[in-house]
Parts: sequence; C-alpha cells; structure tokens
Amino acid sequence: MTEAVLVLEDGRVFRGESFGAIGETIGEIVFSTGMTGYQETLTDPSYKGQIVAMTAPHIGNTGVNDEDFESRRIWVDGYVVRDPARVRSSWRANRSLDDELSAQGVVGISGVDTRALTRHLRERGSMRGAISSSSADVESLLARVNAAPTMKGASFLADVTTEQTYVVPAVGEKRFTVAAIDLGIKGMTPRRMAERGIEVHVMPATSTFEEVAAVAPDGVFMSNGPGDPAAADHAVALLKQVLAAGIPYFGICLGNQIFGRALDRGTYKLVYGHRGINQPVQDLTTGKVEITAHNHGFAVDAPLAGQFDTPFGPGRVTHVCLNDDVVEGLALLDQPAFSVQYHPEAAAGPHDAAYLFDRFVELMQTDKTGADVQAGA
Ligand SMILES: NC(=O)CC[C@H](N)C(=O)O
Repeated sequence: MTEAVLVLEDGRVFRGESFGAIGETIGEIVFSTGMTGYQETLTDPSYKGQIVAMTAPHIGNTGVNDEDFESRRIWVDGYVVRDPARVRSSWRANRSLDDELSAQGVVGISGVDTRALTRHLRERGSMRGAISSSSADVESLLARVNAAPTMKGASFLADVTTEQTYVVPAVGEKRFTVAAIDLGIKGMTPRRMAERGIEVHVMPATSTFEEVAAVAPDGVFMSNGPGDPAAADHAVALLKQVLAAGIPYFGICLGNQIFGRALDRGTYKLVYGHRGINQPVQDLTTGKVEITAHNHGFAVDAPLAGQFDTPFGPGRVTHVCLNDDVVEGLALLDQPAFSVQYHPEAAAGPHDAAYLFDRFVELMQTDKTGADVQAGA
C-alpha cells in the first residue's frame, strides 16, 4: 500500500492510498454523482484537464471491458474514490479498474472521504488540486497547484479531436449525411445517429466551412468537449458560417455553448457544475421532465422566458435544469438549429433524451422537403 495525498488549492488536504498509477497530477477537481458508468466517465474526452471525484462510494465493481469505452483512452487527469472494489464481478470484465488506471498512467487516490470533499467543492466551487503518491511534501505540492493554469480560458481541443475525418456508416438504408465536428466526441454519439440512417463524417475541430461543405451535409453536428467555451473561437466562427448557409444544426454540451456564442450570448463558469447521470431537465416545448446525463462546468447566459435576438433571427431557451435554472437547451425559431447542454447519447445514462436525435432527423427531413422549419416551435 502506497500513501497518497490530495491537496486542494485552498490548502485543504485529504490523505489516502494510491489508486492506479504512482505519480503526481494537477487539474481542476470536480465531482460526479453517477452511481454507475465509471468507464464512460473516465473515457469521456470532456474531462480532459480535470481530476474527477466519484460521490458513489464503491467504484470498480464491474471491472473494465473494451465495449464501454467512449473513446480510445482514459481522459481524466486524476481519479478520486472512496472505496475501490477488491473483486471485479461481471462476465464482461477482462481487467480490473486499478490495473487499467495504472496501465494508462492515470494517478488516483482511494480512501478519501468523498462526502466531505464534495461538500467542500459544493460550498467553495470547483478548484485546482493535485494528487500525489510520489511526494509527501504538501507545501511544495500546494505551490505547484497554485501555479497551475485554471480552467478559465483553457482549450484542450487539439488534444482530443480526431486528426483525420472518418466515416461511421448508416445502419441500414442511408437517409442523411451529417458532418460531425469532433470537439471530443464520445463513441455512442455517431452510433445514435447511424442507427437513424445517418452517415456520420466525424471531422477535426480545425475543419473549415469549405471542408464541411465538401461533405454536402444534410446537417452539421458539434459534439461535447473539454475546456472553456470562451476559448473555442474557431468552432464559433465555423458555426456562424453553417447557420448563415441555413444548414440544419444540432449541438450537444460544448456544441450547445458554441451555439450560444454564435447567437451572441455569453458563457460563464458555474460554481461547481453538473456531472452525473441523474440531472432533472425540463423540455419547455413539451413540459416533460427528463432525467439526463451531464458533464459541464460552464453554461450559456440567456433569458429563460421569451425570445432573444440573434444574428439569425429570434432564439429561445428550450430546456432548463430544474435543480438550479441553468440553461440546458437553445433553438432558433426561424431556422433549423438547436442544441442541448447535456448528453442525449446517454453513455452512461438514462435514455430519456434520445428523442433529440429524432428531432434532428425531423429537421433534416423537413429541410430536404423544403417545408417551413422551426426548431424552436
Ligand atoms: N461535456 C462538455 O461538452 C462540457 C463542455 C465544457 N467543457 C464545460 O465544462 O462546460
């Protein structure tokens, strides 16, 4: 057993044991309230730059399998758990979580009172922190934490995006072509589109409008992704061109924040964000409440009621988080473009929001047949 320490930028210290790789890591400490789905969390590229603490006390019970990876690797910069499973127990598992974290060089800590840590972050907000199992010198660790960059203004798109375009073929008959801008896309997202007859061209974050147009897309999609939306200027400029061309648009998470910026709305940092698979969101179009998967630390600033002006005609907020009234969805009224702040691909998570992929299909279908289109109607 190797001792490990977790140091927060405000000087709070938690002691525990090493979990995963031995070493030191610095990042923004955030907590996730997902009771299941630790594999999908670890491999979600949106977590790049963050050390994730799990509020569920027992992590690793079902080990690790390749099918539940949402991307090619683990992206969290550190992992904090209370009590790792000593025995993995699932017919699908082919290795343990501890071994997988070690193999991928992910530094973690176990034995932490994650309830106390979560209450601290909830009251004081997400902050920088470090895990170390290689040095017991808390003072120098604290100095390194306070010298590290914060999440404000951070961009990790170059780390997570695909280098080259790849195509996920439609399942069955091909009905539409979508250009999906990979800002840190999860594997389940193109699959949800493919099973609806969409051929998905997953393209680098640096793609130009000309490259997107060359795919002759029926719709453009922008994915979730890490970092501060205020730093994603290229994606905002690209989306403005897409909207000016009237191409149907669907965005999720970072893709919602980019949409907000393209509509001239600002984004801001939440105190501690939403992370987990149990967040209640109301669809203001239908009044229905859906339980949804979230992972966001920033949000779009827009009025919840009524409409607001955008360079592309009126827009409105379509979804709201019932815990704290944070904007969870946007749409244009006169143009086929909408987005949500959460994860309708639901990996891991409840499937309540899968209808949003159907809405995207309907928008593209209506656009193709030339009918009057109103995403926000
Ligand atoms: N999952 C995401 O796309 C997150 C978007 C952004 N990085 C945020 O934290 O708000």
